Amino acid sequence: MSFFLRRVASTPSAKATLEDAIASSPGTAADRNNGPLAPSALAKSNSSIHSNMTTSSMTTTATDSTAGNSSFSPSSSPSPKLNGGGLHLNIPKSPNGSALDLRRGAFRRTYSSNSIKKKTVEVTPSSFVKIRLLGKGDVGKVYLVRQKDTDRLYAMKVLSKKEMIKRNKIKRAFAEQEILATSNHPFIVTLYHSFQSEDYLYLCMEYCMGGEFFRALQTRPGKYLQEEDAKFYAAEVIAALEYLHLMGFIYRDLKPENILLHQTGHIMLTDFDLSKQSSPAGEPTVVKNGSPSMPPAIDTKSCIANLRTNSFVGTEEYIAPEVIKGTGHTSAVDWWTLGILMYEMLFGVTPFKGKDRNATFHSILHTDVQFPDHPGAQQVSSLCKSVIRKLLIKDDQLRLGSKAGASDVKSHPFFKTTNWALLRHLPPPIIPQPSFGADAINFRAMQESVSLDIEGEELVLQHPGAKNLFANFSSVTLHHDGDDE
Ligand SMILES: Nc1ncnc2c1ncn2[C@@H]1O[C@H](COP(=O)(O)OP(=O)(O)OP(=O)(O)O)[C@@H](O)[C@H]1O
Repeated sequence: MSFFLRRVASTPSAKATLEDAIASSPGTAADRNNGPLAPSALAKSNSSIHSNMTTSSMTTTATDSTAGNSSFSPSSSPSPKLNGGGLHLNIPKSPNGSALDLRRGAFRRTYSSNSIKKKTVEVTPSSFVKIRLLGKGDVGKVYLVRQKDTDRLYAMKVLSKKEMIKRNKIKRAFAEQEILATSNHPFIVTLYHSFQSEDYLYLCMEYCMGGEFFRALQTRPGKYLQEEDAKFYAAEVIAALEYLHLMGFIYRDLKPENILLHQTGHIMLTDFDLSKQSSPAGEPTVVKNGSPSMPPAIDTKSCIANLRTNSFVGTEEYIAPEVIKGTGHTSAVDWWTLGILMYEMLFGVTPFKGKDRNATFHSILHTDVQFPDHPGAQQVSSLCKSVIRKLLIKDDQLRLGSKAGASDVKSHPFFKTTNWALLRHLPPPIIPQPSFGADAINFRAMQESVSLDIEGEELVLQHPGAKNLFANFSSVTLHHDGDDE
């Protein structure tokens, strides 16, 4: 049994799960997490996760078992360029070298369902050189790496099999691989290779040079965004959620820490290990809009209509009421978390945060959202308050998005001015300055620099047949149309 509620720390380096919170004494958890889990919540947390472990027949085990000790070596002078899929060394410069040129290069890819080609994996750990640590999760680490033969930069997530076994997180890794390998969307991080060695699983992803949106938010004056800027990011998140729902996935872990900034400034959702797949995904249907001037929209709710799950997952301040109650939850949890995210983007705090976890949960269940009115607090429009209130309706059957999914949310008057079709071509409010890896912004300060030291001990396979647990992990290389242009 394990607990699936994760906590998020406001301090740079701390990011862990509630398992850690429970194991450690109250008070060690940072800002968003105080005190022990409510007994009712603990009871709920015992419900298990049932991620689908859909796998590919193309399974290969990489031969390098040292997981980076020798395969990844330090590189002191990356000189990147942008081109197609990975962040490439030697930037093709335009006459004025403008950011717009970088944006164009980054969106040459084709985002259609048949534009991904899955092949037997073409790389091993020794194909990459490690540049630096980008982030840490509880079962692995994410490194900035350079592929030796192409000089392209990638973000490499390295997951320890031993930790996954210990923390019962194998299904989550499979779920994440499955979602990343199937997704092809401009606002969802791209997977290029997945493979394994004796001790580790590797996910080689597009490197998001802008780092965490959470960090970018922290650097804004007052730690919040203007309404129009928040609307921009909300719209991109809605587009990504719409796509995930269409594919039959509920994301379940939306929060600023899981939104990365692409070098163009557009968002990229990452970290899909809490996502849940409907099996099989339902067929999307068409909803007619009230206004004859509006084109018909897709009902994404129908794609996941049959998916109701009881797992107690999420992040404390973002968790939806129905998850706390354990009455089963649907894709409506993603619309709840969008409401919390919009509030946090606008006011720099989440709406239901209490003095400890029980108080937060109590507030999530029973308190109506309040908007700050103290002097100096950002004032937002009534349409903005309206959309947040509707996303934060406690009853998931009445919540905005519960009828036809994303199209309900997109047709709220707050988004009337949003040009949905052109989102990825609009200039984002924050454009990361090209820093090309070595000094990338918005990443937590990492002490560790060069050695890929995934806490050294050898994998202890106490679990009978433990080696076979990972046999079905898909080792593939994914080619996307337009990547190599
Ligand atoms: N594609 C990427 N580009 C740049 N940085 C990334 C990328 N993917 C992850 N990171 C960095 O690594 C951190 C950890 O990544 P992620 O949350 O996916 O790991 P995890 O092991 O799943 O963590 P968790 O325990 O939260 O599930 C991120 O917060 C981010 O800072």
